[in-house]
Amino acid sequence: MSGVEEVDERVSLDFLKHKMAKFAKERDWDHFHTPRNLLLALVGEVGEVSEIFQWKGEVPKGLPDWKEEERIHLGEELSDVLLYLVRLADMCGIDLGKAALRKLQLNAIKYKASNKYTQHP
Ligand SMILES: Nc1ccn([C@H]2C[C@H](O)[C@@H](COP(=O)(O)OP(=O)(O)OP(=O)(O)O)O2)c(=O)n1
Repeated sequence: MSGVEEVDERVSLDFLKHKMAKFAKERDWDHFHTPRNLLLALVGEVGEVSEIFQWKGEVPKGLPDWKEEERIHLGEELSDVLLYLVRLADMCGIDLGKAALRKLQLNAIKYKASNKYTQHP
C-alpha cells in the first residue's frame, strides 16, 4: 500500500495550484515557497528528468522499449517539474492557464500554419 490513490478526473492547472497551496500550508512551508526558491527547485527537477534520458541517445516516441518502472519514474519527475512550475506561477501572481493560451496565440501568429516549413525556422 503506497498511500497513493488513483485520481479519475480531468486535472486542471487550477486544481493543481490549489493542491500545492494546501500541501505547503499544511506543512507550514509557505515561507520556503518564494519565487527564487521555487525556480531553483524547478530547475533541479528538470535536471532529474534529464538524468533519466542521459546516455540513452535518441529514443522513439512513446518510449516503447522502456520498462514500466522507468515510465513511472519519468512520470514522477515530470510531475515535480509541473508542480513547481504551477506553484512558481502562483507565487508570482501569474495565471498560468491564461498566460499559456495567450502564448499559444502569439506562437500561431509568429509561425503561420499557412507557411510551408521545409526546415525548422
Ligand atoms: N519544499 C518543498 C519540497 C518538496 N515539495 C514537493 C514538490 C515536488 O513535487 C516534490 C519534490 O520532492 P523532493 O525534493 O523530495 O524531490 P524528489 O521527489 O524528486 O526526490 P529525490 O530528489 O530524492 O528524487 O515535493 C514542495 O512542494 N516543497
